[in-house]
Amino acid sequence: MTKEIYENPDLKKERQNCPFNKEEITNFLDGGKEKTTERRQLETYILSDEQLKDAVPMEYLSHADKYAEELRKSCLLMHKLADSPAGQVQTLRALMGAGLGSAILKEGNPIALHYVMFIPALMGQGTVEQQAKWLEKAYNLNIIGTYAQTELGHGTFLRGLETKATYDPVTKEFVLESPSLTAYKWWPGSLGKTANYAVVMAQLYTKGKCEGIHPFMVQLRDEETHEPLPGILVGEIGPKLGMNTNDNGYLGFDKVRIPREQLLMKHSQVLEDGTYVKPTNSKLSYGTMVFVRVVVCQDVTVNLRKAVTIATRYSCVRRQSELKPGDREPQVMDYQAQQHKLLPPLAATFGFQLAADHLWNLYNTANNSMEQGDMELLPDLHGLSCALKALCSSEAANFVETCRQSCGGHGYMSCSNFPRIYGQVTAAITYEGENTVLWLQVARYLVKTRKEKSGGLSVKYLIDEEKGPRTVDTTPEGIVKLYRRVAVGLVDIAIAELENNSRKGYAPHDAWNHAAVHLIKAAQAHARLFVVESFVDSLKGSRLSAPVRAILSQLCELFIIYWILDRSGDFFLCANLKKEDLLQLNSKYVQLLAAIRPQAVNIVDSFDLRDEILGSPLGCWDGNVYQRLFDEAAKSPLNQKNVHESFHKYLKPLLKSNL
Ligand SMILES: CCCCC/C=C\C/C=C\C/C=C\C/C=C\C/C=C/C(=O)SCCNC(=O)CCNC(=O)[C@H](O)C(C)(C)COP(=O)(O)OP(=O)(O)OC[C@H]1O[C@@H](n2cnc3c(N)ncnc32)[C@H](O)[C@@H]1OP(=O)(O)O
Ligand SMILES: Cc1cc2nc3c(=O)[nH]c(=O)nc-3n(C[C@H](O)[C@H](O)[C@H](O)COP(=O)(O)OP(=O)(O)OC[C@H]3O[C@@H](n4cnc5c(N)ncnc54)[C@H](O)[C@@H]3O)c2cc1C
Repeated sequence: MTKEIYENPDLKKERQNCPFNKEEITNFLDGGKEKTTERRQLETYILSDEQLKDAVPMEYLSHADKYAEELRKSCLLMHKLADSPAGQVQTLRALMGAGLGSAILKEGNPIALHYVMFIPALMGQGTVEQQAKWLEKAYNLNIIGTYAQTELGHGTFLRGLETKATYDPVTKEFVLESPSLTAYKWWPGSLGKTANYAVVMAQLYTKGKCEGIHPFMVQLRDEETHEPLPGILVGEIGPKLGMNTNDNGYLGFDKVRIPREQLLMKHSQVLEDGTYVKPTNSKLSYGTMVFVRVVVCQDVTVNLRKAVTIATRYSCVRRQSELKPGDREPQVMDYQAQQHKLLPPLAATFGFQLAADHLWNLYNTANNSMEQGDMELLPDLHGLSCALKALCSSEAANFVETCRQSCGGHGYMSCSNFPRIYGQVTAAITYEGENTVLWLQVARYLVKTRKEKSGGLSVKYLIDEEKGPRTVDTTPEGIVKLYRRVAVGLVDIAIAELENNSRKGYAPHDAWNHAAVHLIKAAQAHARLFVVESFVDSLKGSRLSAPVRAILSQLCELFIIYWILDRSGDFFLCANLKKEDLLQLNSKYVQLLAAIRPQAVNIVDSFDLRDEILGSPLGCWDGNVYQRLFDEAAKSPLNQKNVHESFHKYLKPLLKSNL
């Protein structure tokens, strides 16, 4: 006898008569049918392992127990890697990120940094010989590493890092020192308790001269006992807003000696006599950060997909208030206000992914040419990775919070999974370059390009400005032109502000600081243009069935109009937008909300996120929200007895005290 599977009647209705093939969207997002099959096989393989399931929800464990539990599962996952049905790289990517990995390692993977930064640093910064020495050990997990750059006193300003590595030509060693409290490394993930090695960024001194920050391979702990080595002061920094089992740590050095060969020497070298050999580009030692900025764009997008799926399904199950007097309470999704909260982030998930795909392609192309010694693409890669990391993380964090709010009180429960998702996405605003700082890097590139009439592909529009009539065309292609005009216009306003500040007598750095508001706005407009252009162009260039193209085009139009309405001032200022145009866009926007609304559940279904990955009673496929919320409450330790012992200890005496 087959067991009948429950499905909430409202969700069932939402899923009836879907006009497009959901599987086609799934394949589109996965990058092909075969990729979908592989992903599903991998998910079944991992998620069917009973040992990877939690006995109690993580929330009820202590800080130390959470770490131990996540480490247990993380190690088990690594054992499973060898038999994985997908390739090793694909499995690792799935396990380190916000998708499959987050279904098992809910509070953060204690060995994530090993794969996300330590191995990439070795590959990007190590010579062939150095890679031969350490990479195999790293891949085999004989050693576990992290990336230790940020210090207590400095994270952004890398030239201000204090950790010193002084070359001693007599012993052919570097001496590592933390000259002050603020020089302690502070924040590196996995550093607190897990890693026994690190790539440490330190100021390199040789022949009495500081040559700037360089990467050093440093052993931190004994490979057998895991005790810190002499001169190594290491520990964990304590609980955070999220990612609590990433064991972010601190690290100090008290005259720790390492052999010369442990300077990672792919780009610059120190010869035996202490002679320093410069790199071809001084920023090559920043390469590991560029890689992570690129993958973060993909990761926050997956997190946003999870949040939107939870909120959309819940909003179709939840009935509240009265729309028509006397009628049954409507699904909250039928309120236009709710659609305005949820459909823009739903559309954004597609825009962000398509832009992140473009960035990933640029990363690979640029990396290949840099391997051949050609640095031409580096400025464009740096500019675009900063722009997209900053835009995707900040927009996704705002959207995730909106999704949480759209679920009312239940969205505030830990078990809704919104707190965790938010904790992860908002962290990405800060790590790998604080967003404001990255916006200013982007602005620097834009101003330089505009002034010098030279720059990479992503900023070509600042050089070859479009001529022709400045009418407002509200087709998607016309809208892209509006975004372009805004980006050019805001860069020009920022330049005018800089020139104005110079005329006032400001020195260049002061002129820059006093133009920061305009510079950041220009950088954001550039990033938005890139996303909008990627969205429109990718749909034009893809082979999709007519029904799938129709729904994705509606989402695209909705999204690109949403951003205009959100920042109409910029469009009035720079793109010749008139009141009538705005009103026309406004009515188009609400028409699109209504047109997309009936397909919202079908679209999030096509993300194909398993319940374990969503991790929320509000977002499960079956929509059995209330029963699942009750089941979660039953897990609270406070519900294991009718009367808690603290009643007798504290409350009863108070009740009897006749205050
Ligand atoms: C199996 C694979 C793994 C799959 C992974 C899957 C999922 C993972 C997803 C998520 C990750 C999960 C967990 C990880 C969590 C957290 C990890 C976090 C790690 C960290 O945070 S590491 C520390 C990061 N720190 C920073 O980012 C510091 C920010 N600061 C800087 O980058 C720089 O200092 C600065 C702000 C950019 C400025 O540097 P500065 O030296 O002062 O330079 P300027 O004078 O301002 O500029 C000079 C010149 O150089 C150019 N420039 C600057 N940076 C770069 C660069 N990176 N590349 C190229 N060029 C650069 C700049 O443009 C200037 O050029 P000019 O031509 O104008 O002179
Ligand atoms: C979850 C998490 C994980 C991390 N993992 C790692 C890791 O694995 N390894 C590692 O090395 N580091 C790691 N970090 C550290 C992270 O990279 C830094 O916190 C980040 O680069 C910001 O630096 P900061 O903390 O010094 O901030 P600050 O630079 O002190 O920023 C404080 C404020 O000053 C502003 N500000 C700073 N400089 C400027 C400027 N030039 N112009 C305008 N405004 C400015 C910023 O915008 C911000 O508002 C992690 C951080 C977090 C939160």
